[in-house]
Amino acid sequence: MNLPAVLSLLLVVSTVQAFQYTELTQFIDSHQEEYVETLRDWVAIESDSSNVMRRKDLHRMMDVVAQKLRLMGGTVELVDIGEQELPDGQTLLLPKVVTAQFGTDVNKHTVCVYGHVDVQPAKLEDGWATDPYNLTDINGHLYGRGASDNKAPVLAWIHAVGAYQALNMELPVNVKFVIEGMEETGSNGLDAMILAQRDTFFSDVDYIIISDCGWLSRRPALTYGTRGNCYFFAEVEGPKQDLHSGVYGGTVIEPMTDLIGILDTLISPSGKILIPGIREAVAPLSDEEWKMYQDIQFDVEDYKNKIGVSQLMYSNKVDLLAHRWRYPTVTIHGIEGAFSDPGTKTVIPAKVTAKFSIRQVPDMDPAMVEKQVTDYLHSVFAKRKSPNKLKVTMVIGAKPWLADTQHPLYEAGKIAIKRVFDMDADLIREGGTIPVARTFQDVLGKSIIMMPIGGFDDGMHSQNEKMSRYNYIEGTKLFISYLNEVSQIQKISV
Ligand SMILES: C[C@H](N)C(=O)N[C@@H](Cc1c[nH]cn1)C(=O)O
Repeated sequence: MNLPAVLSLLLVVSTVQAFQYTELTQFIDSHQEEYVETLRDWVAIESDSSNVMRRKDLHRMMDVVAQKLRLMGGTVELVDIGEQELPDGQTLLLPKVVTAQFGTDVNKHTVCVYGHVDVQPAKLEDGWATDPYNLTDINGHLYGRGASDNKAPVLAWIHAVGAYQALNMELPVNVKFVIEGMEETGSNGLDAMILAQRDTFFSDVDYIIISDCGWLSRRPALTYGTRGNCYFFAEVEGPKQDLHSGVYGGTVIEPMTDLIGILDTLISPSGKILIPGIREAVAPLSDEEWKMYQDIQFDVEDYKNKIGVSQLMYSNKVDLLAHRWRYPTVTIHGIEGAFSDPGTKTVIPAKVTAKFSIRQVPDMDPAMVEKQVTDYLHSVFAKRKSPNKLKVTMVIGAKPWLADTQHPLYEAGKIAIKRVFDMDADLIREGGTIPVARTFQDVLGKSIIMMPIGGFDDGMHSQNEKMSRYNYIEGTKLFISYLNEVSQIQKISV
């Protein structure tokens, strides 16, 4: 039979058993405390990927994930992804990537759940009300670094698979996991690993599912786009060591003054990016998008109050959503080498390094942005006629991602959300970045859905990050339901 010429529809036999939703959700409800305890154990591991002093914890975190999946009977691998080069030239082992597989039935779809278990830095002194690494339940909110981003969602997927197993129910689809430990620093080493395993681990994967983002409001959501991120270091180096500002101030051209001067040329007070070429690359907002944003329920006053500001950059909903999701922005994150402790040290820092990033949207290209930013900063710096040295480096270059919401994965998501929450799903975009999303799309050619369970007010990356018990537990039920819905998608073979 001339198969390539024939388009045939194969009806996938979804499950041998009928979907026993009630039994599964009762199981989840009755195991709630156990799930919270596991999250507590995971949050207790300070798996901060940006702090080299915490690398041991990160390795331990990956071992814990692998062991959890092994105990459930998965086929588990800890994949070595090599080393990371640090700015001082030293190298450090990257945390291994955990891959796991549950089920190998060729008559079923295979989904691959991606998640990460590294976290952003957090210290009690940053202004946390509780110890960031001791999961604390206050009125049904589970506070702890990484609780929402992304440990509870990863666990919720694991619990979903575990519930089917515990009740001796056949999984409606084969489930694979890819869990990494470097997402927060740009997913170092992961692209290469995906490319290397394209024809092995990923060869039978039909769909990728990611739950590393949050809802827009109290309504459950499906996410169809993320911004990318270009992260830069701009270093200005002057005298050979720090100097007394009373003794030398007024005679030395200070690196910090140079640095602040050039940083101030990146973006105007009203949010206009001043780097030539950046705004020109942005795809214009279509009428269809405008209408979608207009129809989304989103309370601007609530948003303002939640983040504690008296005024926002834009006051209407459409402008706000557009600038949160699909326009670029510049953020200055910090300056290494600058005096930042309490007290009044009177020093001229000899070398300062600014950290800033530019969120990417279609049709921006990180390679182009790297050149635009580097050329621009050097030209601005040259005008200062400073004897100091400027070095600009792009350390992360992650592309934006956009999905087709007409794909059956999204229809399946809407049905699962309706079943669990009795609400219609919001279709939203995410202003943050999931660096690997575009790799899954470009390298594997797979369709991706993002199914967040994080709350709109979870405070990811901030002080007092939390995950509500409600979202954690109902989110687990959502994943159970979603696996069943995905099994109903018809397979088209050519
Ligand atoms: C959306 C996701 N939970 C997240 O927070 N991702 C990080 C990834 C990143 C980007 N640049 C460096 N890391 C983010 O958006 O900041």
